[in-house]
Amino acid sequence: MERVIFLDRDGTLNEEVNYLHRKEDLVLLPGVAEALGELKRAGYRLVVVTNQAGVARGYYGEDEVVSLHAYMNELLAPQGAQIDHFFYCPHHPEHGIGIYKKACHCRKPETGMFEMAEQYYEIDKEHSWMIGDKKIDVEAGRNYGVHTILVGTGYGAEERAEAEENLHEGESLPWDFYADTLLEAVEEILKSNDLEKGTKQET
Ligand SMILES: O=P(O)(O)OC[C@@H](O)[C@H]1O[C@H](OP(=O)(O)O)[C@@H](O)[C@@H](O)[C@@H]1O
Ligand SMILES: [Mg+2]
Ligand SMILES: [Zn+2]
Repeated sequence: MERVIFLDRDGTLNEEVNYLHRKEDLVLLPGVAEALGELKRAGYRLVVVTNQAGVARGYYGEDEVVSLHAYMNELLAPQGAQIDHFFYCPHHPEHGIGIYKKACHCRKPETGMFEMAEQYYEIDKEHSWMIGDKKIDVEAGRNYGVHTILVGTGYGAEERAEAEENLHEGESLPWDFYADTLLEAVEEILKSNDLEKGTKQET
């Protein structure tokens, strides 16, 4: 079975610039290549799951999404940090043009993109994670059944504050961990991995 790290894209791996589609606007966040390289060396598969409603909205085409992903992997290659698979949802339930306007099963917080990864991997959900900068990202991870981390980059800090403000007594936040950056999130994952290995050795 494979341990998979599902990753949101905009605001988690790269700067959130509102409907990113041009290579020249792609800026990896600090520490991202290092963090992804550490995960790969620890044996995780890296799978991006990104809502790209910019396609539905007519801002850019699917071909531009695909070439941007190839370019992202070119940037990550020198650190051995390439993404294994990219999945994107080009739809929007209300703002789409033509075939893209639909209530689909792939737009997060739905789980369609996670299920697409099952074509490639037998996923060990107990040891897999979803990391993202929005509540819908961690909700999608929970809906699918993996551990979740909200990062404070992109929309993350705002989303955290909003969720905390709206939290009612007896409720818990919709993520398992909060980390300021992807690098800190990865340290949390590797720590829980090591802890588990230690526990197994002792028993
Ligand atoms: O990788 P992500 O974070 O899933 O990608 C989000 C962006 O595509 C886009 O998302 C939101 O747009 P829609 O509501 O899906 O139309 C906005 O937050 C935009 O600012 C983001 O760029
Ligand atoms: Mg995002
Ligand atoms: Zn979709």
